[in-house]
Amino acid sequence: MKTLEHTEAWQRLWASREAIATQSINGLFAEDADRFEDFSLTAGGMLLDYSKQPLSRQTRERLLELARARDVIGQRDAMLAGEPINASEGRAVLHTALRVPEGETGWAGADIARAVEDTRSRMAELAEAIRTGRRTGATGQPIEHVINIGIGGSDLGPRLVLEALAPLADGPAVHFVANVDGVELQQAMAHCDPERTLVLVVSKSFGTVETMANAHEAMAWLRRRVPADNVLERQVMAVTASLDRVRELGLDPELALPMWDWVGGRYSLWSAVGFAIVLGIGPEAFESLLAGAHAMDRHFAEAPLESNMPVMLGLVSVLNGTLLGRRSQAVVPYTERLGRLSAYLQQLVMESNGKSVDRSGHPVTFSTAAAIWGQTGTPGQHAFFQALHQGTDVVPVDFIGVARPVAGERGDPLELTANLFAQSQALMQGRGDADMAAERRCPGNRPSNTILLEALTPSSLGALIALYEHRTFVEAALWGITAFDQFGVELGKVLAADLKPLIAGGQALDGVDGSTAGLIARYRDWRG
Ligand SMILES: O=P(O)(O)OC[C@H]1O[C@](O)(CO)[C@@H](O)[C@@H]1O
Repeated sequence: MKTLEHTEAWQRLWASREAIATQSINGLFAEDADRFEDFSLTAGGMLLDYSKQPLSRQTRERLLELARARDVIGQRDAMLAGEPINASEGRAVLHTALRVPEGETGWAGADIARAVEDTRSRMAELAEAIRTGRRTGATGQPIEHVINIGIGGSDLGPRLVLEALAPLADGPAVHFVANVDGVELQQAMAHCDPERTLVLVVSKSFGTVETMANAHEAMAWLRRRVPADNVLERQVMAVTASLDRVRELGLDPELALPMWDWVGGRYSLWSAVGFAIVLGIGPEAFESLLAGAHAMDRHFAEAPLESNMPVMLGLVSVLNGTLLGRRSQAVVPYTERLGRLSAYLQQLVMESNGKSVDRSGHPVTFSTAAAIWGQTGTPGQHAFFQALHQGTDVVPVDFIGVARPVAGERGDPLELTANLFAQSQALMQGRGDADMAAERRCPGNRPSNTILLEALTPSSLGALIALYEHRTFVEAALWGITAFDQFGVELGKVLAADLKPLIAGGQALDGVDGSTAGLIARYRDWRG
């Protein structure tokens, strides 16, 4: 297949780059009374409005031509069928198989469906035994707290989901520990009665230094504070794809929940990595989360390109980032419940697509993943929105709103929603009376998408996360890169291991670069 920049579709887009960049979005609305209907899509309990993008019908047709030229459909089908599309690691990519409903085989075949179903039932049974108090801690106390120890994909997904769905929490309180600085672990331990606490060690590799260090610490705490020989057996559980390494931590692999090498860490909340979710909100709510994601999978698998939400979102993102050079994207959910979303998407998008070689190992000649950042509205409006409205860089925004507030939650939904819609309107319309002082003018013509959820439920949350997963896939398919490895993260880990003895000991720093040697020397000095 030709590379992106050699496809005619891309060359046509490139030739009209200037015109697209200066395309008046207001003008597009003036010309077309049906623009909103034509440039919005509904799926999975969500509306995507992408009418405030610099897309004429012709530009959209060219983007769709690009999707066809890059065989996004063929690449999607290869992923769903379990082909080893993570070529650099020789692995299939099957997070979609984790959400196939019980009793169905799904796209990836019966063996995978069976393995997934077995693990899902085991998770549900175990969670119910813990939630109802049938399975207790080592001294017979019910489990009231869970400490989830994991980092990256073994932390962010379950954390996002449990924060978003906190009103549904009816199980043990879940505390998340990712950083190795000790702060989160200490806070968690301070909140938990050790006899009533389950420690979940979640790590696909079971070799991540931060997770293993925190696990050792938490286990030592349990051993110190719980007067029972079998405390680790009763109160520590592992979730991992590396069952053979579980024993090294002194745990029984038989008691571990499995995951598989065909699930990437940042795509794993749907697997046993989400066990904390099942404990916190129950198996039924977890099933609804999976069902929502599956509905989005079906939509991605079946909807024609032009009405396919992840495809349109991916095309718009590539238009802004790669064609128009808009190197960052803000994500602004108008609910504190989704306050973790931008951190989650940072890993999903930037660890997946922060790549500079294509699948043949050749350097790409265009920009790949844009930086993702954001905060909730309205607080973000009082922080960085000034730059969105009047800064020199154009930052495309994804606004996320929720139509129906969660039952029992206070707050002013009208105020919130008015602000959400006003911000996207202001970015597009700008303000620029000729007699207005320059500092007061807003240039406008700044693009945004709005994703409106009918309600924030397990199902719509599942669909929202799956939407961004597939958007990330579509971008990678267009660029021709592998979205499922993360070799860039390795180097720092190797160097940290090399530096540890140098920092700790007093030996000479020969061979260490000047800056790092200077930092180590000052650190040793101040540390005393
Ligand atoms: O689940 P593990 O193996 O501990 O890895 C944690 C995270 O570390 C990474 O490998 C690199 O940051 C992520 O991809 C992964 O989610």
